[in-house]
Parts: sequence; C-alpha cells; structure tokens
Amino acid sequence: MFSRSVARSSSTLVRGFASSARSNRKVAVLGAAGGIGQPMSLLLKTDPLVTGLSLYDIRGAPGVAADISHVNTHSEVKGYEKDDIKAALTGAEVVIIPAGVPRKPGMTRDDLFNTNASIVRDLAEACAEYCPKAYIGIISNPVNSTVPIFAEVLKKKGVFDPKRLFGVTTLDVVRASRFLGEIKGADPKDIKVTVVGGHSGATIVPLLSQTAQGKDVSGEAYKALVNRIQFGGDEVVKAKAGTGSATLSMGYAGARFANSLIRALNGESGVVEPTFVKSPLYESEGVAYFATNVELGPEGVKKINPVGELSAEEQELLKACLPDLAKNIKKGVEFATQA
Ligand SMILES: NC(=O)C1=CN([C@@H]2O[C@H](COP(=O)(O)OP(=O)(O)OC[C@H]3O[C@@H](n4cnc5c(N)ncnc54)[C@H](O)[C@@H]3O)[C@@H](O)[C@H]2O)C=CC1
Ligand SMILES: O=C([O-])CC(=O)C(=O)O
Repeated sequence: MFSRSVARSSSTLVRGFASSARSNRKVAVLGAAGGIGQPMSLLLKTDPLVTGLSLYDIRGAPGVAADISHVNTHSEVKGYEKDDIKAALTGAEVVIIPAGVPRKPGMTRDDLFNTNASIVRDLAEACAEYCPKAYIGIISNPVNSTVPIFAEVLKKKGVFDPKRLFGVTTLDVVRASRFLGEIKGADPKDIKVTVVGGHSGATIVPLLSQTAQGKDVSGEAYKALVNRIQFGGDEVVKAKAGTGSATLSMGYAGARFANSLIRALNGESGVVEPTFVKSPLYESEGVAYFATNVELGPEGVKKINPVGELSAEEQELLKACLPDLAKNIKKGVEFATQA
C-alpha cells in the first residue's frame, strides 16, 4: 500500500510514510489489541522504516499480530500475552503506549486518572527494566499526568532520559489542520498549525496566528475553531455514544509520530513534531512538561522550540492553560512519588 518510492517523495501519511535511510527499528505497541492499538499497528506494519513490530496487550495481542502479519511488507510481527511483557519489550527501540481505558460521554480525561495511572506506572516499570534506552511515546490519557507518572517511575529506577520520553499530542495538530482546512476550503496537507500546552480542553492552545491560513480567522469563527480544536476529542466521544473515544484518527496520528521519530533516529535532519516533553519553557510556573514543536534527532529530543510570537487571544489561552496543566502534572508526580 505504501510503496517505498512514493514514500520517499512524500512528507505526509496521506501519500505514504515519509522515509529515510534504512535501519533496523523494532517498535513495541503496548495496548495493541485496543481501539487505537489495532489501526495504529496496521499502519506501522505498512511503514517501511519499521522492521519489527512487537504487539503486547493484556488480552488479544497474538490474534491481532497473526492478522497484521499477513500484510505483505517486510517487517516481522509478533504478539505477546499478558505475562510476556519481558519478551515484548526486549530489544524494542521505540515503544508506543495506548494502553488504558477511554472516556465515555460526560467524563473528562482527568476522570480516567484513577484507572490509567496505575496501568501506566506498571508499564513504566516494565520499560525501565526491559528496554531502558527505548524512545517512548505515551498516548494513554490523561497525557498531562501520565507522562509525568512515567518519568517519575523511570527516575526512581535511575533510567530517566528526558530526551526519550514523549506525550503524543499529534492528534491535536492533525485536527487543527483538518478543521482550519475545512473552513478555508484548503487542502489540510498544506496547513500546519502549531498547537502548544497539553492534551485536554483548555490546556490545548492552537497558535492560529502563526499560520498563513489561520491568522485572519477572527471573531465568532475564531472562537468556534479554537473550541473545536480544544474539544475535538469530546466530539468523537459524543458521536461514539458510550463505545469509546477517537481510535482511528489517533491510530493515524500515533503512526505518524512514530514515523517522524524513526526518521529522526535514522539521522534525517529537520524533523519537527509537536510533543509533550520535559521542557524548561514554563518550569518556573510549575509546568515542567509542555508541548511545543520539538526538533527530533538521533538522540530523541534535539531542540525544544519556544512558542514564538502570540496574538492577544493566544496569550489569554496560554494564561488559562498553565494553571490547569500545572495541576495535572502535580497530580501525576504525586501519584508516582507516593506510590
Ligand atoms: N493522546 C491522545 O491524543 C489520545 C489518547 N487516547 C487514550 O488512549 C487510551 C486507549 O484508548 P482506546 O484504544 O480507545 O481504548 P481501548 O479500551 O479500546 O484499548 C485499550 C487497550 O489497552 C489494553 N490494556 C489495558 N491495560 C493494559 C496493560 N496493563 N497493559 C497492556 N495493555 C493494556 C486493553 O486490553 C485494551 O486492549 C485511552 O486512555 C484514551 O483516552 C485516545 C485518543 C487520543
Ligand atoms: O477525547 C478523548 O478522551 C480521547 C482523546 O484524547 C482525543 O480524542 O483527543
């Protein structure tokens, strides 16, 4: 489906995965049999840069792996049962984690904390033990808290490297480019919107003023667009009416993030993805993790870009984001350090 020659000339998943120098890259997906895990694993199977896929879940991963393994691309696929996490993680260079429960209508992402915090903590312990040098992308919500939890566990185990841990916020930029494209009648592939902050409601801060197509959106249209980007997840939760949250668009976004990361690890320069990482930008305000455009390199995080020039509206959005984000981060840190 994604041919190598087409992939080389493309920078987006729409035409195929962007590709760079060939290397061996084993990717583990934890939560691989779930709503996100399955389509994301399928997309990773079609990525020419992924040479091995290790699919782990507490239930159902061997079946998903058997199914995906028939797709005729070169990578090897293996599925692992609940007690096989050691084998699943050993040798993994990139680990993407969508394990955990999704929202139902009426819930916030923070309402998932009680269930997902301990899932993420346990998976962090396993990663610390079996793949301490891996580059890890966290999808499990609430991302604003699960990333700090993961970091604290790695710190306790003495293996935390802030350059290797990422909260996956790619879906926010995917949505922003699609929604802005819709109102402008433009192809989303030509629209790049920087989205900063965190990954829930008011902590999601789109910087429309920094895009050619977004800077003249104003008044009610601006408010509606910002609201749709901030609450795009709720739109899907409502439409799915109790059966879950975004899975297919997240599978796409997660595979895109993994592809960018691997291209950077392979030495491609100029790979930039927005992602929620340990960041100095607002640390003095109690916000030790923050999403901005991050330049990725062979070491993982190469350069954390500042937010850049903000409009008056965006300054207000950022002001509203920071205290919420600080609370979410503190909650995660306290959970992991007290546990
Ligand atoms: N970062 C983001 O932008 C987004 C994050 N999410 C979050 O992703 C998470 C997963 O969502 P879905 O795939 O829709 O849920 P799902 O319920 O369909 O799948 C989750 C999978 O995780 C597995 N699982 C549970 N505990 C596990 C453990 N300890 N180890 C390995 N696997 C485990 C389950 O068996 C299940 O197969 C949710 O927390 C959701 O809120 C969802 C959409 C976007
Ligand atoms: O809304 C949710 O719960 C899932 C999510 O993070 C998203 O779709 O952005």
